[in-house]
Amino acid sequence: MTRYDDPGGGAIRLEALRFAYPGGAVMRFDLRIEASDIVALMGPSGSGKSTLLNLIAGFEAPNAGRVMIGSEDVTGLPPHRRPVSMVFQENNLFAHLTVAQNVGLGRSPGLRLSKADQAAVMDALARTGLAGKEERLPHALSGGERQRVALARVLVRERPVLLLDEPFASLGPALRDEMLDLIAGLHRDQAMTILMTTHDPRDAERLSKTLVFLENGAIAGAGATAEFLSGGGSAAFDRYLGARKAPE
Ligand SMILES: Nc1ncnc2c1ncn2[C@@H]1O[C@H](COP(=O)(O)OP(=O)(O)OP(=O)(O)O)[C@@H](O)[C@H]1O
Repeated sequence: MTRYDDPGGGAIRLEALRFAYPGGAVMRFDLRIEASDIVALMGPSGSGKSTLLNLIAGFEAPNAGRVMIGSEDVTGLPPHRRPVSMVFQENNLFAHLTVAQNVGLGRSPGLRLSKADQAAVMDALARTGLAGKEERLPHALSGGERQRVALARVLVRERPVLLLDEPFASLGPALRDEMLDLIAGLHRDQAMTILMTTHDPRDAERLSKTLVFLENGAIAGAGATAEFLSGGGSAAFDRYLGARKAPE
């Protein structure tokens, strides 16, 4: 497999991006993200966070506008040709393949792995704390371990952009912290640009430098996470956080 090697290629630009689901309202996204930034995407349910990630990954095609990654216009490229890895809340793994095979898919869709590929798979499994579990099938793993396998596959793919769509939503608090630490460690090693959707400001506080706030299918604010969380972001963001807390 050809690895992606555009130097500093992880910057993302969404230029006048327009998208609507059939019969739905038009969403509009203009955004610039620096290479190697870690960004939390927050906003009310239905504000368009997953849609935004799917447009960057290529699972949805915009009606207008461009998606630039590094110096490349990827708008017309299918997902597998984009310099992007994506991890979902669950169902990231093939149930009939072992842990090692699921990770190996990150190198070769046909699992034709060179010695170097196999070494990279073993290394990624060790770094994600999965050594000794190579031959297990996903059903014999915990939810947290399954997410770690998905992250090990991200590691061997070596793509400059990592998209995380609520990757901790089904995990308890301890595992959540463990995953945040693991992602911070991966970022230290590979310096990929990371976009993560979350409803939990603690995730943003622990991991992200930048926070992007979505409302009604558009970007309503972007800036330093610390500033947003200390109340200096926007009144709309504060209302969103307040509304989140109210029902608890
Ligand atoms: N496949 C689809 N077909 C039609 N409408 C969709 C589809 N997926 C999402 N939508 C609608 O698009 C809007 C944005 O959805 P999206 O999933 O991007 O929001 P979100 O911010 O990720 O929400 P949540 O926090 O609940 O995951 C919502 O109104 C949703 O109902």
